[in-house]
Amino acid sequence: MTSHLDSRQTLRRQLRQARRSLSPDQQLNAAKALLSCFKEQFSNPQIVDARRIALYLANDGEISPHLLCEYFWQQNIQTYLPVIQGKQLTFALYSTDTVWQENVYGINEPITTNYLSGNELDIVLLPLVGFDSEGGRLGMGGGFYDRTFANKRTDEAPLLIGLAHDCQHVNSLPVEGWDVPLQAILTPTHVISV
Ligand SMILES: Nc1nc2c(c(=O)[nH]1)N(C=O)[C@@H](CNc1ccc(C(=O)N[C@@H](CCC(=O)O)C(=O)O)cc1)CN2
Ligand SMILES: Nc1ncnc2c1ncn2[C@@H]1O[C@H](COP(=O)(O)OP(=O)(O)OP(=O)(O)O)[C@@H](O)[C@H]1O
Repeated sequence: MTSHLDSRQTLRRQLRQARRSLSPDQQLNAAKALLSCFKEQFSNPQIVDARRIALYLANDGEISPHLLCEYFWQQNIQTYLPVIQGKQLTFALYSTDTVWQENVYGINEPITTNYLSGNELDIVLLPLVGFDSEGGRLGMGGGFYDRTFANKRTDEAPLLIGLAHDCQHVNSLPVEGWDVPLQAILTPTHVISV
């Protein structure tokens, strides 16, 4: 019998392989289409009023939010990046002045003394490995985003929006009790509102 854990590991491997095999051209086109999709779908007040948005530095074939980031900077919206602290995430301002250090996974994090906790953000754009239409999210397996937002109610800030390539969609994810559901998933071609 295959346990949930085994099927999550197998899925994770396949989906990471799929996103890593996208060419640099496909990645850039996906990032451009993601920005168009974002602008079309999210002109609602929750986005327009957002002052602090967390995103991430693309790694391992993840869809890149860098064009969204430029757009937010044009709108004078402050952007934040996740910083690993123990088993959770805190968030550090990302600006043109940011100074960097690598975390244990080789991903850059801003060096700062001024961290925000998850609930001080308006929107968090989450990286993911796989997603389903119910807002299920499969991540890299560290449980960092799950722990950080474990006690968040869906009607409380921040709004959790997953960013993904279309090839990361699966019919149904083997969900675990600790998985924090996403409120929307944005791809280059779709928005799924949960
Ligand atoms: N871009 C990005 N930043 C992020 C995340 C993410 O998923 N994407 N995270 C989301 O939580 C946190 C980091 N979590 C991560 C967890 C595992 C690996 C990873 O590459 N694991 C290797 C094994 C490395 C090892 O064991 O030393 C692997 O599985 O190949 C990377 C990031 C915070 N920052
Ligand atoms: N709220 C929580 N409290 C304690 N442990 C947790 C919590 N959430 C997740 N975990 C632990 O984290 C481990 C990884 O979880 P999971 O496979 O769902 O990570 P993920 O969502 O893929 O990773 P990430 O959020 O870092 O991208 C699990 O084995 C689980 O035990």
